[in-house]
This record gives sequence, C-alpha cells and structure tokens, in this order.
Amino acid sequence: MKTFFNVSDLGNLTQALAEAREVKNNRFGFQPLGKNKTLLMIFFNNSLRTRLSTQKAAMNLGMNVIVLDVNAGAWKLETERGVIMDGDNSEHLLEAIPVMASYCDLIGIRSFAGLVEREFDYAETIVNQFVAYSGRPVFAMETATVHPLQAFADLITIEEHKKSERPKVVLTWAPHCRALPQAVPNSFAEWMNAADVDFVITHPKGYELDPKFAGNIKVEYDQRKAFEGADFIYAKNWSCPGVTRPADYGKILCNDPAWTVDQEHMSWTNNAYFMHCLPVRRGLIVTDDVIESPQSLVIPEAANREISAEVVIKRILEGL
Ligand SMILES: CCC[C@H](NC(C)=O)C(=O)O
Ligand SMILES: NC(=O)OP(=O)(O)O
Repeated sequence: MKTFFNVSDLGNLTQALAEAREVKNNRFGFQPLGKNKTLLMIFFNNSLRTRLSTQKAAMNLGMNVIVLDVNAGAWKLETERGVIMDGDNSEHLLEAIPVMASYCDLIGIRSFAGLVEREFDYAETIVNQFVAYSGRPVFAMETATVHPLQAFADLITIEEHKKSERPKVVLTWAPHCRALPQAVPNSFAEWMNAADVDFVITHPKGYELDPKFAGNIKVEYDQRKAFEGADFIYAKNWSCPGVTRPADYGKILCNDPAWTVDQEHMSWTNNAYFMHCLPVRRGLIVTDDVIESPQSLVIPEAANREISAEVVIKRILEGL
C-alpha cells in the first residue's frame, strides 16, 4: 500500500477487520517489519489522539519515529508555486518535502482544510504535493477532506459492539462554536457506505456532504426520525461543505441547540451506543450525562486508533 486516504486503499474490508482483530491480540508480533524503518509524522495542525496513537502503533511495529510540528519550530512554508517569497514564508514546500523525505521511509501527514477555497481543499493540494514529491508512501492523519484512520477505528469499534448482523448507524450533525472541516464526516460516510450497516445521515439543510464520500445516501432532515431504532449514534459538527450552497463553503449555517445530543435524543434510539471522534465540546455536541453514560464508546473508540494505525502502517511496511 503506497497511500492511505480512502477505504478502497485497504482492499477487502472484511479481511482488513480480521487483520485488525489479529493485530489487537498481538500488537507486538510484527516488529521485524519495522526494524530500522523510520516514520515521519508531519502536523500542520493540533492533535492528541492521532499524534499519540500513530506513534504508539509505529513503536509497536519496531519503528523509529520523528514528529514534526511544522508551525512550532520549522520554517513557515510557502505552499503556492509561482509566487515571490518576500513575505513570512521562508521555505517552499517543494524543497522541504524531498528534504524531509530523505530522513524517513514513510510519512503521515495532518493538514486540515483552510475552509476558504473549496477547490484548493477538495483537490487535496497540500497532501498531494507530498505524494508527488516525497517519493515515500504517504498516509492521511486528517487532511483537508478525509480522516481514514479515524473512520477505520470507528468501524472496528462498531464491529466489536454491534448486537445485530446489520446495525443501524446514524451520523448526526451537532452545533459547534467554530467552523470545523468535513474530513471526519466525509470519511465516516465513505466507510459506512462500504460496510455492512444500515447507514443514515441527519443534519440541517445546507450541510449535505460531497457525494464523492456520502454517495447517494438519502439524508433524513428530521433528526428524531433518523434516531428511531438506531444502534449507534455518531455525532460530529462540520461546516457547510459547499455542495448545495457553494457560496457558503466553510461557513456555519446553523447553531440550533435542538441538535445537541441529550438523553431525550438517545431515548428515541434502540438503546444506541454514543460515538464521537474527540475532541468534543460538551454542552454543544453532547450533554455530560450522554457522553458519560455506559452507552458511550468514545474512550474505546479512541483506543482503537492505535489498532487502525498499526494495520495501516503494517500494510505500508509490507509493501516497501
Ligand atoms: C478529529 C477532529 C479534528 C477537527 N476538530 C477540531 C476541533 O478542529 C475536526 O473537526 O476535523
Ligand atoms: N480524533 C482525532 O483525530 O483526535 P486528534 O485531533 O486529537 O488527533
């Protein structure tokens, strides 16, 4: 595997989930693969889970790890070609990328959407320069439009906890005080569409996800109807994806607290589990009693990020 951005990169999903169970039961069993191999993790944005779980996964595999926070100590990077670099940016990405690549065997990258120019974001302009110019395998640690390590961990968690062969899984929008990217819901929708689940998306009008990820899934705009009979509730905020309202790309369109997931919302479900990728704003996305309830899976879900990362890095190492 040379790049990891989409569910299709993993091939057969049933086999990938079986491999995740094998890795979870034997996470130190593949260390020869990573011996004397170096992972470079590049962060253009903050992180807790991705940073810790991906480094842990690489260490499980016997690897060396270098972590670079680009905006904390490296030179400010120019990402556009054809500019005169007389501003704050001291180095161009087109030099920095091959230099960084010379110190490692594979690269993980986090570079969030700018939420200003939809075309720039949805073309994955930043990360595709790493794919084009590093000469190394590259995997997403949340890029402008995808967060596949999260979605893979989410699916592992659903498989571990489902009580029926084909559970009903609901992706619900919830309000937030900042404009957040669409990467997490994009990947969650893409992976749920590929999995054997009854998948429903619910959000206010205007928040329709890009069909590239959501496919032709029917949106249920009535949150209560969507929640009825649900086995898993996956809550997340995202800003306007600019699909039905192109001029509003990256904007907050709604802040209605009626969308916040509380006990009443959960009472509409089939005693559903609650999931969220974290970090989560309590009181906006979800109430304290729901996220602290026995039905909340947010901690095991975060713990499974170590497993999803280890399977992905293991696949990349096997292809070196
Ligand atoms: C894993 C989530 C990362 C990011 N969250 C924030 C708060 O920026 C997001 O919503 O995409
Ligand atoms: N869920 C997730 O990716 O968390 P971080 O942003 O803390 O890495």
